[in-house]
Amino acid sequence: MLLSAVIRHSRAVSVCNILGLGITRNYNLKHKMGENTADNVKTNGFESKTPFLIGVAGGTASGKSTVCQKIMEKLGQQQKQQTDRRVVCISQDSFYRSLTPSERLRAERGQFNFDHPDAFDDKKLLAVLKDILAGKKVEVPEYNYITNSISDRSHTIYPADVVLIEGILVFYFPETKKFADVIIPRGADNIVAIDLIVHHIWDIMYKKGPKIVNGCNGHAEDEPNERRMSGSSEDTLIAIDLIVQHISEYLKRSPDAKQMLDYAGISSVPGSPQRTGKSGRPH
Ligand SMILES: Nc1ncnc2c1ncn2[C@@H]1O[C@H](COP(=O)(O)OP(=O)(O)O)[C@@H](O)[C@H]1O
Ligand SMILES: Nc1ccn([C@@H]2O[C@H](COP(=O)(O)O)[C@@H](O)[C@H]2O)c(=O)n1
Repeated sequence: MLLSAVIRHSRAVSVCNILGLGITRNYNLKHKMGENTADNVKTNGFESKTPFLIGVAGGTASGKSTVCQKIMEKLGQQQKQQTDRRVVCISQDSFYRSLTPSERLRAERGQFNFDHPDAFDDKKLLAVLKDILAGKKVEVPEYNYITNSISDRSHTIYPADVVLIEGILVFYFPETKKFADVIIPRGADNIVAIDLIVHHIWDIMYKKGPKIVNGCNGHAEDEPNERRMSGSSEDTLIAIDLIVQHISEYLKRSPDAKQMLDYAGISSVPGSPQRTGKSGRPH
């Protein structure tokens, strides 16, 4: 299959999946990992459960934080206290590692590559994601772009139903990538990030079966070294609306959902299949 056809197919698949037709990933993963969920706490008035994890990956200035911000806004989460948020957003930038003195000197001369996976503390990122998926409260480091180091402060992320994670190489690390329920690629000039996304699509289509890809405007060459994708404004809006719909459906099942959806200006959401079994996850 041509890559452009793969992307088109992925987008069709993604619509189905975003509307709640086929994801059981994290729940299965959690059980595979043999995690004990008994210590899950009640948070924000709800029993904490494995959150739905949405990754937004793409090059610098490709609109990652804009997409996340819009989703948060549309769901009325921005105005809420951190402790009350049911949708939270974290950035891979928080997981840049502190540079050594010699690396800092190189950075000052503009000779340090912050777009390389080695610039990140991937172990910390993975540990935090695992804790988030286990329904735990986590501390996300605060990164200082001036000193190129982790500051003394951190941000508390409370258990939530939906977690957005955005970053240039957020899915470079295989361990991290496998946790995501939804991946939204954002295209720009960062060929490394874009190529990773394309590879991920291939993985989805040919190795692991359909998952979710959305927000990309399929435009790609067949040659592996010339793969490109871009994310248009129109696609961004479609992706945001679909995701907001999906999250709304997810949240609608919780006690204060009506109030939140009213606040967000979403009164009805297309139906999706009822959850079955005891997983507590509708997808
Ligand atoms: N779909 C879009 N169309 C046009 N401009 C956009 C779009 N999405 C984001 N922008 C603008 O592009 C710039 C970079 O977006 P941002 O979300 O900060 O990117 P990133 O988080 O990927 O670095 C911002 O000025 C933002 O307002
Ligand atoms: N100390 C640093 C750390 C990172 N960068 C650059 O920031 C970019 C990431 O920004 P996003 O808006 O895409 O999250 C990345 O491309 C790094 O090169 C930096 O300049 N200094």
